[in-house]
This record gives sequence, structure tokens and C-alpha cells, in this order.
Amino acid sequence: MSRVVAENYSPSRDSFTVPFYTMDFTNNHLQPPLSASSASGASPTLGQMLKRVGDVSREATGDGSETPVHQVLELGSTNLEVPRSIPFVLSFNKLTYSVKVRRKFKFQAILPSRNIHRLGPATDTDPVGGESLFTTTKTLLNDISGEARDGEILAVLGASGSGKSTLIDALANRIAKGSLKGTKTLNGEVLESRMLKVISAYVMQDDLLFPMLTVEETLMFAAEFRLPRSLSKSKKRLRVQALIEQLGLKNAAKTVIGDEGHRGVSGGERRRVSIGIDIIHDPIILFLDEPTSGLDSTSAFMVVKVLQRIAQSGSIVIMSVHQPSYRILGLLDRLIFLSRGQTVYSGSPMNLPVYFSDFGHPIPENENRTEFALDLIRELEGSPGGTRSLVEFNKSWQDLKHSRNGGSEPDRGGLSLKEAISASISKGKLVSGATNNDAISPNSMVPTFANSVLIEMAVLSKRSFLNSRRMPELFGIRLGAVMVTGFILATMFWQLDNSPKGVQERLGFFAFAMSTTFYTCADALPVFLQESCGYFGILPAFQWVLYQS
Ligand SMILES: Nc1ncnc2c1ncn2[C@@H]1O[C@H](COP(=O)(O)OP(=O)(O)OP(=O)(O)O)[C@@H](O)[C@H]1O
Repeated sequence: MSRVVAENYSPSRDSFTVPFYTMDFTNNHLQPPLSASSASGASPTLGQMLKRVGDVSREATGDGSETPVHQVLELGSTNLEVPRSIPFVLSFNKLTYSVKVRRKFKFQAILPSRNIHRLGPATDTDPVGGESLFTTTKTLLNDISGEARDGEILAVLGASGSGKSTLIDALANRIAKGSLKGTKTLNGEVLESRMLKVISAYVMQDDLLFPMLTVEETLMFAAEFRLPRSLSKSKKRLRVQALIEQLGLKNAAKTVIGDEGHRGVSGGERRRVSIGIDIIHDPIILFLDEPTSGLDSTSAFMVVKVLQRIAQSGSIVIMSVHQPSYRILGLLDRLIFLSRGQTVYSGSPMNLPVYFSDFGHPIPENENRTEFALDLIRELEGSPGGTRSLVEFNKSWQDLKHSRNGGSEPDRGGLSLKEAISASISKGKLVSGATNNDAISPNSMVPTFANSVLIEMAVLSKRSFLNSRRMPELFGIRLGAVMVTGFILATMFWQLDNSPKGVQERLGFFAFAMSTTFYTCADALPVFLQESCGYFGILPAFQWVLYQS
């Protein structure tokens, strides 16, 4: 373990222990190139900074290998001051997302007295700008603004259909380009989709895991898939161990994931493994769509506790949640309540009582605040005026809050976005970005993929075969299906002559059909390729060419 002693800095303030990777940020390493670029007046690109981080990391180890593990380092006197926590502020302003939906048509009586009917739109509204007689515009998100910071969890709440997932998707850039209006910035700089892709991760609602792999194996495959090849296996293993610790999965590390037919980890542990797969590279921003859905309250609490830990390691965590328990509410830092795509509350959980009290609906003592809020929102939604009054009240409340704060910008420690990301990488974030210099395209600002497609396919195939090997019954069923399919495909152009050439060709086709189809069972190719290669593409073409010759 190396310790770089620095001048002018007290260890208590400026030294930090990081969970996985760390590097030295002293004059000797990072400062000269940065000052050189600042001297020339041009700020370095993120790609350059990432590369420098990688270079310095290798220097630090002295053996050309990647970043040292578990070092305690102290910061030297440098122009680029790195605060203990690197501040990241994700702001979104006036996000609006609309989709065109088909109008419903039904027979309407236009002259009931004479019983004359015509086919017309189910609603009486006339088409407005951009709409046609057949389509109407549905606004899924309407003017949503907010802020999320590193170290904190921002939770999006609301009834089913209120737009929670849509907002998470909008923030995570998972909505078709051009259809989302409004701005998203990270540390005041517009967040480009390429950049967001690299620094963020998205955890879906469903857990798609291989049932016969253990927790440790699952995470190890994720490490092999998402972390660069240049990172040694032992360091990947260390990363997995650190993650298992962080996810609270130590006791379940050697347990298989399991499914209906095989006993495995609990639902909560399963969800934490899913999260682990997506955060293996330690992203700066983590999006989660209902990570607690389907879990009992204790498991849900443990999942959110893990998310709090992830946030505290310097990430921004943004998640949707249906109805958090009192204990979970205590772990959340910011809330956005949605109703039909509009914000009806935005602020800290602590302010909920005073907010609803000012609105004229004080929360009774000993009542779950979120339950009360959601019930009230539901009630208002059913009333003639809807939630308009609450939406308006929220707007004036936000304005008041803003004017009280003097509209001050958050303190970002004087770091630009690139500097903040670079410094964050040096503290162990974005493992793949920090260590895979090959992945940094000189023309781009951000790295692309950690590994080549071939490596990715090799890892996926290995994982699939390991899983199949442990499920012999499933393997047998698949093999039987493959043999039948292979036989049918191979005899598509059956010739009745039994010449040696004919038999040889048929055997060849049979083998080819089997191997191709079997490969489709390996789940190593995207579904489209599996189908087209296995059944509709290569095989008939190959057969046709051979029979023509
Ligand atoms: N592409 C689309 N076209 C039309 N309507 C859509 C589309 N996508 C979503 N919606 C509608 O937008 C609304 C919000 O959907 P969303 O999935 O964000 O809700 P939610 O709050 O996450 O609900 P849940 O808690 O049930 O997951 C729903 O009424 C949904 O039917």
C-alpha cells in the first residue's frame, strides 16, 4: 500500500480511502499536463483526461499494470483541487414529452331525433396544431424540473401511470431523440447522450439472470463483460468482492440465483445482484426503475440501503418507487411526486408535512407521509378540477423556495464537468473508462465499449454454456429440439438418389444445421441474428449454393 505524503494539506481533510481504485493526484502526475493545456488556453478533452488518468495509474503501479488497489493517498499541492466528495449536480428543466396516439372512433348520433349517426372521434376535441383527425397528442411529461446530486437518492413517486418510468427513461436518454423537450445538464453543462451512456447505468424492473450461476459467478461474468481486458483477472475478482461487500451479499456469494425449479437466493438478494451487474463499472449516475417492486418491506429496505451506500460512494441515484415505507422514506433525499405527468411535489421528504399543511391538507400525526400524499393526489385526480390546484401550488412553492435560496447555484468545487469526471475516475469511478485506453477514440470525448464484440460474445457464450451444463434436463430438451429441427432443415432439398455424394451432402447439412441451431441456443447472439442465421439465412442459402454446384 503506497502513501504519497503531500505538503500543504492536512491528512484529515485531503486524504481519502477509496473502495477499489485510487490514484495519486499530485503535481508529479496530473498537474503538468493539465497546466500545460490550461497555459495554452485550451481545456483538455475528457478523452485526454481519461487517458492521462490511465497513464498515471500505470506509472503508479510501476509495472505497467493498471491502477493500484486499496491505496491510501494524500493530495499534493495542485492547481486542480479535488474536494473530498466530487460534486455532481444533474439538473433537468422543463422536460416535456408527448406522443401521438390514435383517436378512438365510434358512432355518434348527430341528429338523435332523426336517428342519424356518423362515425366520429370518441372525444369532442377538435384537432389542434400537429394533430390530425386520426391522431391526438398525449402529454406524458409536462414541464418537469428538478435536480439530483451525488451522495443523494432522488425518488420519483406517483400512482400507476403517473409517468414515473417515463421520467426515468427521459433522464436516462431512453426516449426517442427529438421528442423530448427541455434541458438536462450535469454540472451546468449540457449532457450529451454519448457522455451519459458512459457515465451512467440503468437497472430495469425485471431481473434477467442465469439461474444456475452463483452470485459471485454472475458478477464475475459481468466484470469480464464490462471491464476491459487490460484489467487483470485478479483485479476484476477484487472488484467483484468489493461489490459483493457493498451489496451486502457476502453470505449469498456462493449460492445459485435459482428459479422456480431450483432453490436459490431470495428476491431481495436477486434484485441486489441485478443492480450489481449494472454498477460493476461504478457509474456516476445510476437510474433504477422500481427497484423495490415485488419485494417485501425488509428486502425493499435493504435494496434502498444498498442504493444509499452507492450514492454515498459518489454517485447520483435516481429511482422510481411506488409507495415507499416509512423506513425507506428515511433513506431518500429528494422526492418528485407525479400526477398524470405533472409535478405535484418536489423537495425533501422532511418538507412534506409543511407543504401539505400550507396547501390546506395537513398530514395527520403518525400517518405515513407518502401514503397520505398519494391518497390525496388520487382523490384530487378524481375530482372535477383534477390536480391543477396542487400543480399550481407546487409551482408557487418552488418559486418561493428559489427566491429564499436567492436562486444560488450549487457549489461545484470550482470543477468543470470534465474535471469532475476525471477526478471521480481517479477515485475509482467508471472503472472501464479509467482503465481502457484502447476504448478512447481520439476523435471522441468519451470512451466507447470496454471490450470488442468477439470478447463480449465469448463471455456470453461461456456464461450460457456453464448455465446449461448445470441444467442437464434443459440441455437434453434443447438437444432433442435441435436434432429434430436439424433433421427437418437438412432434408429440405431431399434427393431420392442414394449416391455417396447425396448421403455425404445430407450428413453435412445435418451437422451444419445442428451446429447452427445449437448455437442459437447459446444466447450469445442478438435474437435477430440468432433467428436469421439459424433458420432463415445461412442454412437455406448454403444448401441452395451446394445443390446448384
Ligand atoms: N408510447 C406511449 N404511447 C402512449 N402512451 C404511453 C406511452 N408510453 C407510456 N404511455 C402512458 O403514459 C403513462 C405513464 O406511463 P409510465 O409507464 O411512465 O407510468 P408509471 O408511473 O411508471 O406506471 P407504473 O407504476 O404502473 O409502472 C401511462 O398512462 C402509459 O399508458
